[in-house]
Amino acid sequence: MIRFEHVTKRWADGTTAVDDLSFEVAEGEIVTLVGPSGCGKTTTMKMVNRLEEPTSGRILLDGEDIAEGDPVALRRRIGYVIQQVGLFPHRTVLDNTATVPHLLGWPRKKARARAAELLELVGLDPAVHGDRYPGQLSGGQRQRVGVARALAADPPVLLMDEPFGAVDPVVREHLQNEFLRLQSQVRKTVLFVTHDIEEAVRLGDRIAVYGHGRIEQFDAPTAVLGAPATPYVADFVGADRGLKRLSVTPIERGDLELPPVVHLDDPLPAAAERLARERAHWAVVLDDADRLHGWVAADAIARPGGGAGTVRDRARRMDAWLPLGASLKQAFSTMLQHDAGWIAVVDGSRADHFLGVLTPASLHEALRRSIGADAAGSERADVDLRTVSSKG
Ligand SMILES: Nc1ncnc2c1ncn2[C@@H]1O[C@H](COP(=O)(O)OP(=O)(O)OP(=O)(O)O)[C@@H](O)[C@H]1O
Repeated sequence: MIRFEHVTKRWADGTTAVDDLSFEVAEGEIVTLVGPSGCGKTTTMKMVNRLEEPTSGRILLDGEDIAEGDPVALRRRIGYVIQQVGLFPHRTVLDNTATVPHLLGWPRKKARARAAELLELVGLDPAVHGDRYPGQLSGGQRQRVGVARALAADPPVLLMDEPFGAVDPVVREHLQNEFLRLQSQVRKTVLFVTHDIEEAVRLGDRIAVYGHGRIEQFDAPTAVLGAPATPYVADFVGADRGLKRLSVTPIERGDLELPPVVHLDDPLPAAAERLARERAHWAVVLDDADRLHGWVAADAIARPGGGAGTVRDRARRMDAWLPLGASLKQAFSTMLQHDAGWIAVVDGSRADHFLGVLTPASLHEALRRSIGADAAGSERADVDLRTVSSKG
């Protein structure tokens, strides 16, 4: 979709920002460009929408050399999101979002309807936020408007230059998650600049790790973390790269344990017998559609007077749960956040159908799997698993 062929950019003073760059971004793929300040990431991006022109080499969009067409027509096919957002302060959020459709001459009503739809897509309520001015939004909300605006004309390509750089880490992680959810719906071809390796790893289908003006490694996140191509890359991704892999390793079915399961409407004696038979101290409680409700302790069922009634009377709600495919890092952090001895895993694509649980022991196994899967084998010493297992 986007193809760089031997692209070099030299400034008038003779310094080279980008040196003989060749790589390709496939349709619907997110490629993150990551590297230290001044290594040429932004210059690379600006050459795609022709805010800068290469000194040599060419860039193809859908097989066409972008230098041959009209830059304005080119930019209509490309959404651009930058850190400073650049919203018009005296225009409402809705009008800001509708900027490009307006420029394209859409009728006002259609442009505003599209803007409202986009705001909803990025998690803002148009009825609440649409008539506000940018100054009346939080930093995170402004970033969302920036993303909505870039998507308004439905361009196939998105260029994002440190779009979440100006917000605090918690909001940032939230925006990253939202962005991934959004991308699963809109499937744009995305070039994303960041200097944060964690962000690059979380968001990128592939990562380009920049040295000065050159790509040192262009690969999937697990490969960059597991098998850094050069000492420079190893240094850049950090000694704790084994831990960083947790954020790109999804929970899989094979990681899950299956504790005893009872249902809300089960009579208490039957549930008690079930737990006794399995010598379990607790069971997962599901509703009649096999969705997670919570859990119930064996002694809460077995206590005197427990004969009548159903599991519903004794069950407790469970907030520590994740969908299958969430990262091991999320699993670990959910377990810590809820101080939970286990977390439930559900099938997000099947109405949150319960699948099993992760315990500290099974999480430990999953961590081992994530390290064992290394292409070229990272060293086990990179991840201190004992810390995990001693807590379990
Ligand atoms: N218009 C310009 N004229 C001359 N030199 C420039 C110009 N724009 C950028 N540079 C230089 O080109 C190099 C690459 O800059 P670029 O903005 O692409 O880096 P970056 O990796 O995006 O950095 P950052 O993460 O700090 O934004 C830097 O040395 C920068 O000083």
